[in-house]
Parts: sequence; structure tokens; C-alpha cells
Amino acid sequence: ERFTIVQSARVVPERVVTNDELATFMDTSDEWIQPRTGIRQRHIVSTEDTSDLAVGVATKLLNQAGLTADQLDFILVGTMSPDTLSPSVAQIVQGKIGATNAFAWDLSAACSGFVYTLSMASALLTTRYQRGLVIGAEVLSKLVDWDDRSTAVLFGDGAAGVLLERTEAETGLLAESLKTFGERSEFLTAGQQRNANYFAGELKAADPYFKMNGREVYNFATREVPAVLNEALAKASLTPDEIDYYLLHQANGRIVSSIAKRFGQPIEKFPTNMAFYGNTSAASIGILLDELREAGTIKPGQTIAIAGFGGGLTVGALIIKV
Ligand SMILES: O=C(O)C1CCN(c2ccc(-c3cc(CO)ccc3Cl)cn2)CC1
Repeated sequence: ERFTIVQSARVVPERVVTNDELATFMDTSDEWIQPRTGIRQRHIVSTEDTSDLAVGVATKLLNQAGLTADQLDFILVGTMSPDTLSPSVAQIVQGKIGATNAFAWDLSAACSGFVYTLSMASALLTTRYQRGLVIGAEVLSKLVDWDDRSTAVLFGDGAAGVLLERTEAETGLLAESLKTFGERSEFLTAGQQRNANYFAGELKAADPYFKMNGREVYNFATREVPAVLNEALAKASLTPDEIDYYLLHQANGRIVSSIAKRFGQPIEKFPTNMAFYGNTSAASIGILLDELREAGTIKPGQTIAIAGFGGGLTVGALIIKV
């Protein structure tokens, strides 16, 4: 499917929290966190909410491209941590940047959010529209139980995205494999909404926090990510060697290296930055992609694979010619 990534951008909160700072109020340490997760620090909001980070990304994308917001056909935001149920983050962005010709909505697929959202945008560009934004934006710090060291050390806040345009060139989505395992959804939950009414009283209290069965999610990822990568490669008639870079969701450094090993590909093809951002769910692949494009590591003509995995449980891989 034909699209080009015209621009990419990222926005992370200024406030950096290191593992050592967490250790000042939590029973944890850099010696525990870094070897197990690859994480050394994360960015945490001070005043911003998810939509503020997303507006920052949208504004950067338009400025970098020399476009005005009224030239956008759509704005899709992948997030599991919206400011409100309504309006969605995408609709807040649409209003604040003045994208008067764009329709907008959020897609909720946890850490597969960027992958699922980019897949939807590719479908819109192939069938009907010319230009749109795909943004992954998260403020996971609002969903973290800061007394639960098993999850609090893993997550960070941030946003990133791409400006996409329909093209006749041979660039865009070569193949995809998206899979959902709802029967395992209990292994990674967050943001329960209270359910109560005048007639039935309180049916469910609101438990806003992350709950994760780390072992189950970890095993799910190491099994299902290779499966969707192999399926997408087969659909594209490509071998693993023909992929220049694999951009995996930045949840855990050991997962990335175990998948690289499983694939028999050099670890250099699996760049990581969770050391600096922690797990930013739907924002993680976009932040990595923007850093690699900015560094000139990822450049036109290459073929990359991106893969998300996590809550849902969801997993998905896209093969993209940039
Ligand atoms: O080694 C240890 O003791 C622990 C073992 C468990 N770990 C985990 C487990 C799962 C995740 C994770 C989370 C999400 C949520 O976005 C998505 C995808 C993944 Cl794979 C991250 N870390 C941390 C180190």
C-alpha cells in the first residue's frame, strides 16, 4: 500500500527520573532494574497531559513539513492513557491545531497502538485520502501504582508520530500481521472505569492502576512477536536478512535480544532506547523511529519491520519500505 513517511517527530516531558531517584522512595535499585529491563531512566510529566504531548508532536510535524493544519485529511492517535473518554486525544489535537478538514479518533491497542494505528492509516491512504497524522501518545505515569515496584519502574511518558502522504512511489506498507489474544487480556490491565448507577448501586469500583503478570506477558512476547514477524515477512516474500532494521516495542531489553537471537539477525538491526525512556507503550516505536531518522540511520530506500506487543493481549508487525 502506497504511502511515504514525510516527517517524524517526538515530544517527551522534560522531567527525567532515574532508577536511583526511584530508589530514594521505593524498595528498588538500579542494580535490579537495569539488568532485567535495560531501563536506566524515564521521562515523567509535570503539568502536561496526553493531549499536550500529542499536540506538540502534531505541531512539529506540520512545521517540519511546511504545511498548515487544514491540509490534513485525518488524525489518528494510538493511546491507552487518554485525558478523557470524550473528547479523544485525537479530537483535542484536531481542535487545538485547527485541522478543520480532518476527522480524528483514538485507537486503543496498548503497546501495539502505533502498529495498529499505522496499519489503519495505510488503509485510509490507499483507498480514499491523501494526507494524515499517526501519533502514539501516552502518559502512563497516571496509570502506575507508585507503591508497586514491579510495574512502577517499567513505564514512562512520551509521544511521537509521523506525517503520511499517499504516493505513487513504491514505498509504504508491504505486508502486515496483526493478532489479538483477548482470552489472555487479564495478564495486563490498566485504567478500570467505575461502574455504578442509581438503580444498581456500585457494580465495579475504579481500579486505575496497571496490573501485570510479567512472566505471562514476557513469554507471550517472546513467542508471538517472532510469529507475526515471520508471517509478515512471508506475505512480503522477504527473508529476515532483507530487513535493514527491526523496530520493536521498547518494553524490555532482554525481550529484544531474545527475539534477535531467535531470528538469527545481528543485534545491531534491533536498535533500542528503553534505557532513556522506559516503556512508553504506543509512543515507543515512534520515538525510536524519529531518533533513527534524525540520526540518518533509517533513510529512504530501506525496508524496516516494526512490531508492537502488549496489552490486549495484542501483537502486530508491519513491513514498511521507507
Ligand atoms: O526480570 C524480571 O524480573 C521482570 C520480568 C517481567 N518484566 C516485564 C514483563 C513484561 C513486560 C511488558 C510490558 C508491557 C506493557 O506495556 C508490554 C510488553 C511487555 Cl513484554 C515488561 N517487563 C520486567 C522484568
